[in-house]
Amino acid sequence: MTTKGPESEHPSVTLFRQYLRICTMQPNPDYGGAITFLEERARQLGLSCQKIEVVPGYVITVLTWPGTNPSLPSILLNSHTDVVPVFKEHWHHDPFEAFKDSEGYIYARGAQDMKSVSIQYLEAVRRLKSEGHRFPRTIHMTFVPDEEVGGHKGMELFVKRPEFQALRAGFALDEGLANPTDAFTVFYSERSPWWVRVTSTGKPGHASRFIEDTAVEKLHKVISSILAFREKEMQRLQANPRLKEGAVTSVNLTKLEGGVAFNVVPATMSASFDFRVAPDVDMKAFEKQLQSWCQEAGEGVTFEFAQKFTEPRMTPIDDTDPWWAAFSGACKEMNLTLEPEIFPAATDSRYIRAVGIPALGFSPMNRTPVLLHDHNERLHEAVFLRGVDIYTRLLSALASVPALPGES
Ligand SMILES: CSCC[C@H](NC(C)=O)C(=O)O
Ligand SMILES: [Zn+2]
Ligand SMILES: [Zn+2]
Repeated sequence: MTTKGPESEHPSVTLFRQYLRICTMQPNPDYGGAITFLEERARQLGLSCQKIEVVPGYVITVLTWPGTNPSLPSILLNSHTDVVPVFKEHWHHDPFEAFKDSEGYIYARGAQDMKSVSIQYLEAVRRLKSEGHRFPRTIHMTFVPDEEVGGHKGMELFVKRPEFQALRAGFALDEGLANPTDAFTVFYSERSPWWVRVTSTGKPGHASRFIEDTAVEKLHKVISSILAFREKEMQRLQANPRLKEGAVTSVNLTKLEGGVAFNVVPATMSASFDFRVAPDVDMKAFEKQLQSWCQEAGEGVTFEFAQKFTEPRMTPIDDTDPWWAAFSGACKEMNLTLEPEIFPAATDSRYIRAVGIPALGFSPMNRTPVLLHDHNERLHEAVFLRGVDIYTRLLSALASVPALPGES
């Protein structure tokens, strides 16, 4: 059914593969190529296209389909344009060729994360427009740079700009994750990334001697405290089947730096940790905990943050919430099973939620292994096309949510 030759390929799939071929890989994404592609989509769809440069070379592209009642807050459909690097030698096909195999799997960096979603938004809008639909609420599609390296030159700045305020977003959708089962995962919050570098200083000297108070000894103590905390959180997760990964705090030791020679005891050593702090954690208390782990290790042990988000928010997912009711109601009508979760990593949703806009993370890919950032990232064309159907229904429902109390 889906293994047609190129002449009979569904045009939405062809468009998806075209977008995948634009190499927007960090650290040198071809943002210009992506913007040209999006401008052409806007022209073909008859949508306005705004470009907002938040930092030189970092442009947010916004395509807008005006609603019939523009005084109502809008629906924001966000996706990022950059993708993560690849280890090319581990791929069965060139990651920027968008090769489709005989079964219909499309191999490409960004196939799941998240160029599929960008094209699904565009194709759902195209379908609704071509069928003559109009909805009360305006739909804005934002295509943002820099997400894969933290969004600091993308969404983090954009939400503070007057152009963002002018969109008057009432509700947002952004990326989620694939689900290998028949169900679809939807994310209502996320853990906060805290990237912490602990630096330890101590006495140097000849490595044949029993030197006291070395940088390494003290760093070892901090590492032990942090890994003991890691073990406790892992046990807590494993002991409670109702808890999902995003509900506990994780940490991994990801870098060890220091030392100059085998026989020289170094005066400085550092360890870098990637913490993902669960949204219900008291962040001030947690920072104090970090401080005490360092203090307990001895003199000369300090820490600094390379990434620290402290404003996690939960988007309501009870049936009394009109956005959730519209989203989950449309899913119910399509017989989709939803599994609400806390996103274990970080997305641009955190910046959107932090300025008070409810946001859900949703990438409609069921029966699909989670392959974001992995070798041979791929998506089946049938799953991709079903995603277009799903967004078509979701957008109709969300853009038709009647005025809420306080909205005009
Ligand atoms: C912390 S900024 C980097 C963002 C990246 N997002 C994903 C989804 O992998 C991460 O969580 O590592
Ligand atoms: Zn992503
Ligand atoms: Zn990613």
